[in-house]
Amino acid sequence: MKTSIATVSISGDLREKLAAIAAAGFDGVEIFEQDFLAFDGTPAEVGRMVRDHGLAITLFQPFRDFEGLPEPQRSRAFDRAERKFDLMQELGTDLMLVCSNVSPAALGGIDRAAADFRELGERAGKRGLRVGYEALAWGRHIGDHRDAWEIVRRADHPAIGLILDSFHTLARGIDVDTIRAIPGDRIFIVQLADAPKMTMDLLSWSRHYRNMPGQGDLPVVDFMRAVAATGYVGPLSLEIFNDQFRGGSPRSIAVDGRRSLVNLMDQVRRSEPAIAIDVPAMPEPVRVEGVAFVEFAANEEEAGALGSLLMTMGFAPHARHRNKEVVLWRQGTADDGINIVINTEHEGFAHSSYLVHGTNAYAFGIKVGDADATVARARALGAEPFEQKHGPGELAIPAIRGVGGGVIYFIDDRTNHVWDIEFEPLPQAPQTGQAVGLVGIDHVAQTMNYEEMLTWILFYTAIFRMEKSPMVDVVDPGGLVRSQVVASTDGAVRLTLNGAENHKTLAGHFIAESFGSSVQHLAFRTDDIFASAAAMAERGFRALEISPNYYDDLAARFGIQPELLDQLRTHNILYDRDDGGEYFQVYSTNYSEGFFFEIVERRGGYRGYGAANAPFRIAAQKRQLRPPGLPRS
Ligand SMILES: O=C(O)c1ccc(O)c(O)c1
Ligand SMILES: [Mg+2]
Repeated sequence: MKTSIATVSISGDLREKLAAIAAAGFDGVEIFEQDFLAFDGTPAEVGRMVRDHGLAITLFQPFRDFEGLPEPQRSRAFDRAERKFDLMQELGTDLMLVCSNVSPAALGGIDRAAADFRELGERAGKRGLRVGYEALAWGRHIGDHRDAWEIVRRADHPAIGLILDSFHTLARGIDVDTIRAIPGDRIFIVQLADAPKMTMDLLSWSRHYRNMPGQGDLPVVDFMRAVAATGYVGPLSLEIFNDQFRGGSPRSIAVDGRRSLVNLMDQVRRSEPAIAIDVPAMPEPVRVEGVAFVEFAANEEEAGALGSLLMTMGFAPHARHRNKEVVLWRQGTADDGINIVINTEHEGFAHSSYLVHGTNAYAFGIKVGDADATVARARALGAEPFEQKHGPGELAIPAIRGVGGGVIYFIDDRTNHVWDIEFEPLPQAPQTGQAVGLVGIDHVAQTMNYEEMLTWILFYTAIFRMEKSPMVDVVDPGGLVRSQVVASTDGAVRLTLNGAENHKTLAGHFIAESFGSSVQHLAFRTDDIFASAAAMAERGFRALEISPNYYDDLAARFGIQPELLDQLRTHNILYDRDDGGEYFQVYSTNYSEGFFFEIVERRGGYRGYGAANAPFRIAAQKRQLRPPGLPRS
């Protein structure tokens, strides 16, 4: 599999783009004419720079408004093409993209266009060059790959071929199986892009909102399966016009791009077993079975405060690490309980994380069938493995780096006895640590800058068998926060990703104060929210106080019985309902700079996360964070 990416897809000047593209492991680049024009070196220098990075130039593009013109524009278009051929030869590439004509002067006519391409093919062929024709979804007469293919077919010249671009085909909803009738050797290059579903004109959608395969909502896998069926074995080239990527980090966008292609072809191989697909072998997408533990890094003092808060939620210190300053807090049983680890070591990764971010949930463990296979898949997809030296008798638990440089551990049958092996039980103190009926981790919420969200959505959905849900807007008085969930279909692992657009939101404040993306809240599940809330109150739990106005509105919205409403109000419980069932939520007050806990009960098949309640929760949290009259310095 040869991978390529258009220079427009990445931010920076040409030098930065090429360095990032090469570092991410691509084989080639499409040189976008704009990037070349803005650069102050000669075409030969650009060509050398590309090759010095170990890259090939897979394509020069775009050449616009060529086919089907009347004279004298027609002759001028050929003259323009000859000058671009000169440039291509200096650059050192043999393939040019002609996109379908959008000019009002274009006359149309399949045979007229075919004749133009035959002549262009003659001229290109003499120089050893090739030309590919791409239907822009908004082309004046040609906006469908089937019509572009008919022109290429009738041009009947070896130097003229077809260029497919998943966006143009999928944005117009064209049946991808029509691609299966095209001979693979007549497809000169395949461009790939995804996009979120939106209603807007095709041109604006394409020029501003494309994203990497797997980041959007288009069936790019189906498109690529059809391409693979043609026998096409040429480069797979990302062409992503995205306003956010233009201002993003060149390195991380390039890494995302390469990951998206490897994941795409892995999916194609698994769904088209009869077709040979040239993609590195890797374990299948990993089934996640639950959150095994969440680990905090803290200093002793803050660990004490965190422990006190955990006690009010029914947790008890359960065991101490044999060699390290690490304590396991637990509620429930070894097999079925919730494990919270507090690490106050003065060296190692947790300590570094504490020094950078303050007390934070820097790591969590996911239960999987085979931890080594999980890391193998993650590595094949460009994830960074995490290793730390471990003492005698300690288990090597496979891990990778995740959001904000945090760690994701993988626990399988080989390591799930880590608590018995590395920890010694603590004497139980029954008066402090009685369970309050929390039975599991419902979700882990990670907060990040909005620009990072697509990176992590792709990360999780490529490595794991997890699906992404539609993005929802959460209104914070300080701005919008976008929230998107990745979860296994059985709900065993649910991660909510929150993207902050500024630092005036609670999420943004958290990122600023904790110096980066991190876990911002943990939601525990109960089967009886009222019993849990009452038991927690008895243990001194202070629930986040919700405005009385919220409950008046709730009564109006859902027609809730007064007795139930009273109970909700008494315990500061938020309520939501969907087609499947009901949802109850109660929040802790903020811990430190905006970290908090949530207790939830799902009744029936409720699938959401109470997004409708988020503005009221956030307003209450902000009241706590910045009491009126006491502005933070
Ligand atoms: O938006 C455009 O003009 C444009 C140009 C070249 C392409 O390959 C393409 O897909 C779109
Ligand atoms: Mg294109």
